Amino acid sequence: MTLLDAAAGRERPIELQHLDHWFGEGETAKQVLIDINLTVHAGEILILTGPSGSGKTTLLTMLGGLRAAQSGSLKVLGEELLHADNDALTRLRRQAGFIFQAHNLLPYLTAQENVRFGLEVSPTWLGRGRAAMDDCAASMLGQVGLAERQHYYPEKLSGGQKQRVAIARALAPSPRLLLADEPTAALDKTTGRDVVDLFRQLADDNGAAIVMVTHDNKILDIADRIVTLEGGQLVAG
Ligand SMILES: Nc1ncnc2c1ncn2[C@@H]1O[C@H](COP(=O)(O)OP(=O)(O)OP(=O)(O)O)[C@@H](O)[C@H]1O
Repeated sequence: MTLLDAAAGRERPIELQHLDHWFGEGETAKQVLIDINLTVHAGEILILTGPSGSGKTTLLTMLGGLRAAQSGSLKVLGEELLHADNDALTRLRRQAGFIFQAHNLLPYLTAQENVRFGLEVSPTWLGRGRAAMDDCAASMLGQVGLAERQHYYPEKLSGGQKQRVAIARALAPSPRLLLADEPTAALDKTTGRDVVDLFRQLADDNGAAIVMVTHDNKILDIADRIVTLEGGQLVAG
C-alpha cells in the first residue's frame, strides 16, 4: 500500500524525511546527504540537478534500494527502507525501472532478449507467456527507434543505441517508479525528446513517479518539479 496524501488525495510513492547518509566510518566519515526531506507524487516527474559530487547518484541509488539507508526515513512504494531486510529491498528493485549510465546490458543476450529479461523479473508480468513478452519487447524497441536492431547483441550497438535498449528494458514493464541517471546523455536531440515523451506517457498513464538526474537543458521542460542538491542538501524545490 502506498500512502495517501490526505490533502491532495494523491499517492506518494516516494517520501523522505530527515534522510542523512555518510560514506566511511569514524573520523574519516563524510556526510554526503544532509537532512533530505522530499515527497514525489504518483504521476510526477522530478528532475534532480546540482553540481558534480553533490550527492545526486547517491540519492538515486538509495531510492531504488541499491544502497542501504542509515538514518532518517525513506519510504518508497510503501516500504520503509531504513533497516529494511534484503527481501524488502529485492521486492522494491523488481518494481522499479532503472536507467543508469553504465547500461548493464547482458552481453550474451540480444537487444530484444535484454528487454524481455526486464519483463521476466517484473512482478506485474508474472505468469505472462513468452509470446506476450516478445511482442512487448519488440514494440518497446520500436518506440525507441530500434525496431531494425532488436536482434543485435550489445557489442554491435553504439553507445546511444545501448542506452536506448536500457531505456526500453526499464520502461517495458510499466514500472510505478522510474529512476534515471542522465538518460539522454548519449542521445541526439530528437531521440532525447522521444525518450522523455515516453517518460511523460508512463507518468500520465500509469501514475509512475519518475526521478531523473540530468543536466540536459533541452529536456528540463518535461519536469513537473526541479530540485537542486548542493553539498548534500536540497536547496530548491
Ligand atoms: N562509494 C563511495 N565511497 C566514498 N565516497 C563516495 C562513494 N560514492 C560517492 N562518494 C562521494 O560522495 C559524494 C557524492 O557523490 P555522488 O556520486 O552521489 O555525486 P553526484 O552529484 O552524483 O556527482 P556527479 O554529478 O559527478 O555524478 C562525492 O563527494 C563522492 O566523492
